[in-house]
Amino acid sequence: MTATDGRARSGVIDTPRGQIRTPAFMPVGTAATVKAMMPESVAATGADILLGNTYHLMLRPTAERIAALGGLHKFMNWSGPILTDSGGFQVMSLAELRKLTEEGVTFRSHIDGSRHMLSPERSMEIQTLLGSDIVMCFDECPALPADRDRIAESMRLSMRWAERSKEAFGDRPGHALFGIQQGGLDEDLRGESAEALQAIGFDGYAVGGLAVGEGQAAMFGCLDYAPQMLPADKPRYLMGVGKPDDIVGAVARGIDMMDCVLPSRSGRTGQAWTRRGQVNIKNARHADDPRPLDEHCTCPACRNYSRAYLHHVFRSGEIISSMLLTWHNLHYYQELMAGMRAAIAQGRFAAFEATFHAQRAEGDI
Ligand SMILES: CNc1nc2cc3c(=O)[nH]c(N)nc3c(CCc3ccccc3)c2[nH]1
Ligand SMILES: [Zn+2]
Repeated sequence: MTATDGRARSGVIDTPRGQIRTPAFMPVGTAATVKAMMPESVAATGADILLGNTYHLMLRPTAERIAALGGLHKFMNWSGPILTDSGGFQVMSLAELRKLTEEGVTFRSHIDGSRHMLSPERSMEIQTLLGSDIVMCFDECPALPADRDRIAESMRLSMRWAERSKEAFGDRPGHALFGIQQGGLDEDLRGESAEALQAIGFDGYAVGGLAVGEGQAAMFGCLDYAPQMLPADKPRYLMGVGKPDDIVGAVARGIDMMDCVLPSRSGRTGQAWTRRGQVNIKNARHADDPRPLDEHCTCPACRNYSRAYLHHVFRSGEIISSMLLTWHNLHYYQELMAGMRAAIAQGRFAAFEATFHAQRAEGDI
């Protein structure tokens, strides 16, 4: 940890495959690719680490095949750190015919209907086969809204699975295992989960169970207490977050790492994120606009193309449209992280946050 400013922290996570500057945003490379981006382009946006997905990769092309080909880094040509999720969250949101027991979860693939099983042990085996640098515990993320008993039962199952994950992970120098705090929006259950995870002991701790439809106010309410229940000297990862203003608010509340499909997914739907707010490039008002998306942005889309061009290639469904808008959005997200890292290091995070909000207009700019 290099600096703190209020509850915000800046620092560096050292891994055998390179350093991760925090606060960090981690682009999601679900099926061994950040969609519409070459790995060298992702690196050019400033990303230090990528995310992969156990659920998708176990179904296709399978973890065994990736291992036989030299592991995920070689397979997707990304030499930096990779974090993989444990698969439980994606099973609950994507798979069919799911059956949850103490042992784990059986399900049918959303791709071809084939039958599969995930458990803490199998999830650790898959993430080890992939060669990921940061492994996530196998957990259950309950859908909200849910009553307190359901949230409590689910959290306690996840804590038993965290124990089994740690056991199965074993002792792997140079590789990290992160525990995942659950407990919904209940402060007592979040505290029970944090204590259980610390008793087991992990290299980092995630705040799970959020960004599942609770809304920003409820999420921030939980982040007002949940991160500081976790060890201050280990990385804190908020899973699945989020829009730029979610990210700034999460960093202000002590979060070090975040991931979200938003910048890449919204890039493909014509949604550009800028310091002044969102540009909906499919809107006809951009058809004759010679200006760049964001005149201050140094990404290839903003340096070399007009809104009129981006509007045209989006409307005509050209592949370059996804490439340029995804690149811009990932670049903007990394600029936002770099701005926060500098602000924290210089003790001016509150001013950064105020300027961030003052610059943003509502609606399409
Ligand atoms: C969008 N909102 C969102 N909330 C989440 C909660 C959890 C949670 O409680 N447990 C786990 N294990 N994952 C979660 C994820 C997936 C994050 C991810 C996706 C892709 C690659 C790598 C990582 C979430 N995503
Ligand atoms: Zn740009």
